[in-house]
Amino acid sequence: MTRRIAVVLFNLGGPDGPEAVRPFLVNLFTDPAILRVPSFVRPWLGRLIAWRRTKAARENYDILGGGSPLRELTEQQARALEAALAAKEPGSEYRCFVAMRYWHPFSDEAARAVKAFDPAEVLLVPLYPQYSSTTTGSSIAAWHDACAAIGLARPTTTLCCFHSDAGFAGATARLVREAQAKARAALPEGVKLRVLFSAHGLPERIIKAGDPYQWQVEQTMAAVVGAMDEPGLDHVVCYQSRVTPQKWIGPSTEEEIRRAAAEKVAVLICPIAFVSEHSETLVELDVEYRHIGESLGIPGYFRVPAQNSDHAFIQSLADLTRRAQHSARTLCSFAGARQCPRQHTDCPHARAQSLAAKAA
Ligand SMILES: C=CC1=C(C)c2cc3[nH]c(cc4nc(cc5[nH]c(cc1n2)c(C)c5CCC(=O)O)C(CCC(=O)O)=C4C)c(C)c3C=C
Ligand SMILES: [Fe+2]
Ligand SMILES: [Fe+2]
Repeated sequence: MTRRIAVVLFNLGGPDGPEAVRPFLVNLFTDPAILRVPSFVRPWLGRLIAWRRTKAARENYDILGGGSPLRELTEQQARALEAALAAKEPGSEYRCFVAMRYWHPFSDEAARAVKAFDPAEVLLVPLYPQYSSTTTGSSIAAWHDACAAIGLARPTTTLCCFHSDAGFAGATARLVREAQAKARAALPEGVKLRVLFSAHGLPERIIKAGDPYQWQVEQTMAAVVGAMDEPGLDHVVCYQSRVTPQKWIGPSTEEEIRRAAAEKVAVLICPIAFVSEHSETLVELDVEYRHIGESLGIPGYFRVPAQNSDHAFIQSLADLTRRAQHSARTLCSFAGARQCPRQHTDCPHARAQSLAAKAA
């Protein structure tokens, strides 16, 4: 008999039309993982921040036709991953489900679909290469709440992160190399090119509270640069998409674009914390930051495409999924270590470790 395995892909979600922008932002800003204020303040403060952000966010989504392409691209990744897993393990029936955190399909919709599929086991796979309590951590919590609400209980394995996975780094390095070759061909002779590895930013306070995200982003950059194997490659890590007034981690992508323009160096921007195109690549990088760079006379502005359903990336995700399946029930960091490298507090592995310690 074939063994049914449900693979749940976590992503953030995006509004599917102009009317969805406000409620999507309310969902995001009332998440305790994002807005870290006392719970009695959060509902109204979250709504206030969402209300203030709506106009700017709508203008961004208008450029994309009113909504985010994230759902469609994530569904395509799910179908591609299903095909890759079927080819690798013909004796099992893998079905991939999408669980978005802040817009449809939400975790409860995905959990009901998983229950109807009636799998022998469930694998939770984040589409975030680096673990953050604001993204993967929040999705894991929402998933467990949804399962509890509908009575779905199956042996579950959680993949914590894949920041330095060799397959992922190799697939990304190839995309960078292809974009680099096109950029170099388009640039006048003698103009230098710098690779800006641009990750989503986070408030500094969240990192100080123990989030391993920034460290893992640096590990991703090192793994991709290592796979590119180009001694002397000019590269830097930077952070985009700041949306609150607090201090966020830096340097910002905008600062790095300004620095490159001042030094008359062209930039190739590689998004490294998202594996799909969405508003922060298609609008922030391709429209807003390009405009800043060009208005400062930058000698060239290029971007590496997100992985989306790139064949090598999907193969790496299939390998990661199967390794997670054949490992312990919680799996943290494929950087060779089985232990959470930073002991971050809400990593599923760290939680399992502390439970085991308590039991001992
Ligand atoms: C305090 C606010 C935010 C934190 C912290 C944050 C972390 C974070 N986000 C991503 C990836 C994505 N973010 C997306 C949209 C988005 N994120 C925030 C705010 C925070 N994100 C907002 C307000 C929005 C909405 C868009 C906007 O108003 O500009 C998206 C989806 C966008 C889409 O087009 O669908 C992704 C993906 C990561 C990886 C991350 C922390 C590590
Ligand atoms: Fe975000
Ligand atoms: Fe971890």
